[in-house]
Amino acid sequence: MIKRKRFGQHFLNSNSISQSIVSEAKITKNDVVFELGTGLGILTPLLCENASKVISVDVDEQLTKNAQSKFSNIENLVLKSGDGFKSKEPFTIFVSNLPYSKSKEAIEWLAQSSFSHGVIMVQKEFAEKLFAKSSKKRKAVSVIADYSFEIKILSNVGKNNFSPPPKVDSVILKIVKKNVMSKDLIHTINKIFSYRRKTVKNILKQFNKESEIDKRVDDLSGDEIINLANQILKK
Ligand SMILES: C[S@@+](CC[C@H](N)C(=O)[O-])C[C@H]1O[C@@H](n2cnc3c(N)ncnc32)[C@H](O)[C@@H]1O
Repeated sequence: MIKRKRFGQHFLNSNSISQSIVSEAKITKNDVVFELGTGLGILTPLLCENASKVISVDVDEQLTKNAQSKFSNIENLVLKSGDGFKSKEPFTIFVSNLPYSKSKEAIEWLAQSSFSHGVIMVQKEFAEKLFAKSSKKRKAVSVIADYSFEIKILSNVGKNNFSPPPKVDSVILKIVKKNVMSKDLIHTINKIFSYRRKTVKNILKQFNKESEIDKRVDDLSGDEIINLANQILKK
């Protein structure tokens, strides 16, 4: 099979890691599971064992077709081809070995979605970014993730558990939904980070709003950044 690099196609080859991802997802008969990136389907049938329904989407049509013939006997499975981040299907649990180039997009999409919890695999460096509290390492996505989810590291996963092996190590995270964010709030937080050297006063001036706060973005807490974004958005 040709690896399509732009789709982040590094397929998990470990049955024990797959089992532990699915068991950490704590799926019950009331759950609708959304899997982003069917790939070769190492997780897909396991997700179906306890769920009411599993929706598994892959952007690569060939992979979806292969999965459709391989799993044609699984009644609670819906396989679709397309961009998973465009899906509007409701779900309660999200599970994905994310295509790493799409990790930020995934967090922003999940921040806007309403669901219970999820298990995601991300690149180790991206996970560090999500937990970054120090001003230099902290990015817009760190603030968005911190506001949206309770995040816990479940385990580290080495490169050799994938075929072909990627250049980076991975981390499995459990995310529990705290708050749903609007697209506008996410956009505004990203905008604030593009002005990270400016003071609150100067940022608000650009939006025709006043403030006496001289602190720079890097010196604000996550909550203060959310407040600033809400202030910018306020009509
Ligand atoms: C890291 S692989 C994981 C595949 C499989 N779940 C596994 O664990 O081996 C990521 C998968 O996501 C798919 N993908 C990439 N971008 C996507 C998108 N926007 N929507 C849905 N699937 C996508 C890729 O084609 C690839 O199959």
